[in-house]
Amino acid sequence: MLFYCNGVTMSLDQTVGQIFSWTLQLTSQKDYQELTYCFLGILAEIPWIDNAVAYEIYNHDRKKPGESSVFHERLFRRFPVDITRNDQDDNNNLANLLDQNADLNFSAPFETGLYSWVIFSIKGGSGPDRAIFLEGKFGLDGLDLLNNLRSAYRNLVILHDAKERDALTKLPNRQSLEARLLQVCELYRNYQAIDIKKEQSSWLAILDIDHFKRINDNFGHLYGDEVLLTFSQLMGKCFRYNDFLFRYGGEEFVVILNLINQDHAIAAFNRFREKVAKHIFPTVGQVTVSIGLMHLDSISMPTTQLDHADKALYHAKETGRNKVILYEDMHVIGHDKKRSDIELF
Ligand SMILES: Nc1nc2c(ncn2[C@@H]2O[C@H](COP(=O)(O)OP(=O)(O)OP(=O)(O)O)[C@@H](O)[C@H]2O)c(=O)[nH]1
Repeated sequence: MLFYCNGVTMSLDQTVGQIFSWTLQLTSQKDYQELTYCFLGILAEIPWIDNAVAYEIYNHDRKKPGESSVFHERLFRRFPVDITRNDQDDNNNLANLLDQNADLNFSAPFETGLYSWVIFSIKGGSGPDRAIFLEGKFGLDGLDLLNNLRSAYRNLVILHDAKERDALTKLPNRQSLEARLLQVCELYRNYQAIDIKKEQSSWLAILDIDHFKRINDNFGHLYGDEVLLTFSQLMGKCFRYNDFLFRYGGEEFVVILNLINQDHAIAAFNRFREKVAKHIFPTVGQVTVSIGLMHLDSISMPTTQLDHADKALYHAKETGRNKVILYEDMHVIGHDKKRSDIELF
């Protein structure tokens, strides 16, 4: 039996065999990043697709400078994340084209009945919604084929989200952190354009809620969990969408702050620290956070970088909590202590 797909005649066996082989390829990928690279690679092999780009979608409430009212904005982060890229054009273009309530958006058809672009929405995982933007020439039969592929990809995204994200806060978990750290360092190695002399650098911070054990002991684990959830939401509001947030474990979180100089990085973490201290957590009341941060160089291993941020955090705890300490400053004041006697989670 023959199947006519976007001007290409294929046997039905060939089509079924091809989908089976693609699905097998998708299933064998080890994480969300690899899965999405593989999916884009498969789409690039399809003759009537000229261009395929994947996006993560973030919904943000933001205040305009000098105004008190909050407005809602939708931001599209292109895959793979490239912190040196300005996604503004993509953001404007997609915001106009995408109706997020529809699984499938497409252009007005040409006279031939073919469409020039299609956007598939991927929803339902514990991570952000995603969109796959395709340009080319699409007929209805081609869309059917793509819809089958979309379903396979969507199910796998949901499975990877469940594995790579924390169930309570939905933030990427510790497992995803190392891969992301390697990626950011790689970027600084490859892009000569970035001023690695700390003018436009990335910063790794470990954020640890102070005396969290007392919260659990005094109010119970359910309230402890609510504090963790609210804390993660405050992080989402305070940091920019091109920064990377993680739940590192227990009451510890990690932030990678991108493209920012040292003074602004310290100011951003202090702003967050103050925001937490001012927030009234239901029943629990006031909560504070200690933060240790380090400059992300492009040569150290992730374990070393985490160790340095951890030492700065330990110093913040040791010297009174509710403060931000920069690892690089500790050398100046002669504090590079081993942190062997403290359990963080
Ligand atoms: N509710 C809740 N508690 C957790 C979770 N993960 C870890 N914890 C608790 O977090 C507490 C962390 O306590 P400690 O490591 O002693 O630290 P701390 O009390 O925050 O003290 P400092 O970090 O020194 O300010 C422990 O009691 C853990 O049981 C979680 O997912 N939910």
